Amino acid sequence: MIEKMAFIGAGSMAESILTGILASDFLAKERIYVTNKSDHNRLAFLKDHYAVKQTDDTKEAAAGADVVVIAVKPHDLEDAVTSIKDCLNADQLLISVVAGVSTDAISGLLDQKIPIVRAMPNTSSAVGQSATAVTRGDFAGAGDLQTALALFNTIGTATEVAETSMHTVTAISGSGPAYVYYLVEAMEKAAVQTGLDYDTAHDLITQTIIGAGEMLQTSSLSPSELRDKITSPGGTTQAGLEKLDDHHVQAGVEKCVEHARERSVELGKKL
Ligand SMILES: NC(=O)C1=CN([C@@H]2O[C@H](COP(=O)(O)OP(=O)(O)OC[C@H]3O[C@@H](n4cnc5c(N)ncnc54)[C@H](O)[C@@H]3O)[C@@H](O)[C@H]2O)C=CC1
Ligand SMILES: O=C(O)[C@@H]1CCC=N1
Repeated sequence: MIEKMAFIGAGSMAESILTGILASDFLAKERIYVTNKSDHNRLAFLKDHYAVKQTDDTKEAAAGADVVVIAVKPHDLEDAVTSIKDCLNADQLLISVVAGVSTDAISGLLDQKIPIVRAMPNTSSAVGQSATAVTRGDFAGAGDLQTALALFNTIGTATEVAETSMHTVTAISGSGPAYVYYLVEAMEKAAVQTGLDYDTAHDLITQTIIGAGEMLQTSSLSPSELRDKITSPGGTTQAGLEKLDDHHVQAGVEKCVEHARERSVELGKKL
């Protein structure tokens, strides 16, 4: 049973996870502490909106917490972990959502064998729809993994992967929502340019993506087969897809994922 949970770093990702956890009743708000480097307004905002506990002192947040979630940018990780390491013990579980950084690298910042689970959620956790991948470090046991899976299952799906796959996961499902929003921005722009009002375009495109997502989830057909079913010979879809091919969009998306993955590797090396 989790009696206390602390977020070290209270930015977008922490808020998304927090929103999902509170909506799911996984943990009562008074059991959750948030802390930040220096942004008091941010902490006040989170306290006002979610009624969680806030403190400027990372040690106070982490001390005695059953689960400590590290949600700072990779370049702030060393400071954040160093600031709490004296008040951690091996009964606590450290969950890092930091892109790129391995569980070994985090262990290297600690003086004790603290269980670490590395996780890659996405911001759809705010609506309980994250696709989260988790992997456990050397000192984390099966129970620690179960705790992390239970936590992330409250904010969407949670799947264990080998740590070697975490860079790829980061590139597809961590960053993935941004690629979808990018596509939506372009579709909305084109619709508005040809006279459709923004709200109608937004609603139609949003429902189209939700519907396509559900098809991907429930249909036995592959993405390519699903696409074929929409593409009448000589029809509108074929005309649209021809333009995507002319602009090498599929190759561009492959490059996008490859580049995001490489960046994840680089972020990990910087520590
Ligand atoms: N935003 C996203 O979609 C996702 C982000 N992540 C990872 O989550 C982590 C956080 O990302 P965001 O929330 O987007 O960043 P953010 O910039 O919104 O939040 C980071 C927060 O950490 C705080 N912070 C910095 N140093 C600190 C310290 N020493 N002690 C306590 N707090 C400190 C900052 O004040 C800031 O509020 C990153 O490592 C990122 O790779 C993972 C999955 C998805
Ligand atoms: O852009 C980033 O570095 C983080 C990791 C995955 C999503 N956002």
